Amino acid sequence: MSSDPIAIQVEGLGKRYEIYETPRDRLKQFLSPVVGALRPSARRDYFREFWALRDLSFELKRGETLGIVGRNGSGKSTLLQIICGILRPSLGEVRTHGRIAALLELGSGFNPEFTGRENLIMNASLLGLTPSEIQDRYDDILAFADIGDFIDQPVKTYSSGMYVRLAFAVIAHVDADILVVDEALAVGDAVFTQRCMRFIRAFQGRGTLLFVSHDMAAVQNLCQSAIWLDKGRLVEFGPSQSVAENYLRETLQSVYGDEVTLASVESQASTPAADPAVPSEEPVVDYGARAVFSSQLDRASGWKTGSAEIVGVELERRDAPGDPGVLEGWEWLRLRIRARAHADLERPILGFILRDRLGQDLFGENTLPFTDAHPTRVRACRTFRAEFVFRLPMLPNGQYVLMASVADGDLYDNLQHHMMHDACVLTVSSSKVRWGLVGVPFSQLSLMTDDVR
Ligand SMILES: Nc1ncnc2c1ncn2[C@@H]1O[C@H](COP(=O)(O)OP(=O)(O)OP(=O)(O)O)[C@@H](O)[C@H]1O
Repeated sequence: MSSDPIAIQVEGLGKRYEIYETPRDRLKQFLSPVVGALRPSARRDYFREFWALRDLSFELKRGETLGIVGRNGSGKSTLLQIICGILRPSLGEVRTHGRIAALLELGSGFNPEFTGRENLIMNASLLGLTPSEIQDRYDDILAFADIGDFIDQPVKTYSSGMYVRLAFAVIAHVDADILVVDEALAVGDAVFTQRCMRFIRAFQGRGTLLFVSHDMAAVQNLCQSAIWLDKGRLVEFGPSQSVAENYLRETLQSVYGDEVTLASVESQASTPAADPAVPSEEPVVDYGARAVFSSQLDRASGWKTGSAEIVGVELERRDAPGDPGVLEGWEWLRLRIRARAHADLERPILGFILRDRLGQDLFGENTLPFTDAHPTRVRACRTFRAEFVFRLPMLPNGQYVLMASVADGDLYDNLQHHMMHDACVLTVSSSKVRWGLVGVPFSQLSLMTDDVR
């Protein structure tokens, strides 16, 4: 790994394209030096200049994550391609320190006629792995990509999801110092996206990440700082929170006009309004969403020590045992996790966490509160199970995964024996939860005018 504290330095960067109205103009331009040499007065240009990037300067320290935001055509991909050395700048300079691996737009990086296996080997070697390193990591890359027999098909037959799986699997195994990810993760399914997010979060501890996204929640969640590009120029470079907010505000204003002012609300001393009505017990607005659970133990990824393993994860409605069916949010559920001990466990712990698309932990629990009061030992070759009864929160649309785990020990000193990352997938659609990570049912919503005095 490079020891330079600066990973990326961009100075006065500009990228100029020459736009020709017709192919004929391109030919005339090609011939213009000859014409100009013969008749200097006839010399002219046949193109229009277009600056995709202008006068861009910023620096990124090693280990930091930078988000890049901006509308379509603002220059984000151009910047990434220059940083990765795929495009040459017209002006200025980019200095990078360390090995760069990039997941750019679909279609770049692989030869469509070659098989996945051939592309894997070619790409890994272009990214700096020796033949023996490729051989050592080959099985891990295949397991990460998880595209089965398609690995021996030409990549031109791949779906966009399979393409990204293979491309990401390669860049995740080349010991990159700088990772560049351009929106491509959006095409992966929930389980694969989770796998990538786990890798990205682990990578953030050791490497530098450039992350282009139109998802401001993702930018705020993943990145310390961000740059906002507009028509190739830098509008703002600063903490991701404020850059994303300012970008969103500007986007809203461009849609709704300047009357949209999202000024921060100062706290105002005001007399609290009298409670206008007695809150009713029942929610007044139907926030129900459609949520479908699918178990996928056979495809779940993770790791185990061999001393204990999860053998079952089942979810059902507490009041209608047998099948979770379609869930709406806020109903009582029963989650059962079953495990088998392959060695004696002194203080077994079973637990789960529900994660969103960015791999953020939403909520979870384990059996420690129970075993603290009722110490329980499990002998080798026995199965044991935990039951968690809880109310499902209302969730925004999207896919969620449930991680189940078995460990042995106590709160401060425990050994994980099996961590199963994607035991179930929960797909939520038609949710009316708009803000935040979860919703709650409101028992009262009203709008009233104040009395005029
Ligand atoms: N080879 C090219 N010749 C001329 N113009 C180009 C070329 N490549 C890109 N551009 C222009 O440069 C500008 C920036 O493009 P770029 O792909 O970097 O934008 P972007 O911010 O990544 O957009 P998106 O969010 O849609 O991916 C666009 O106006 C695009 O049309």
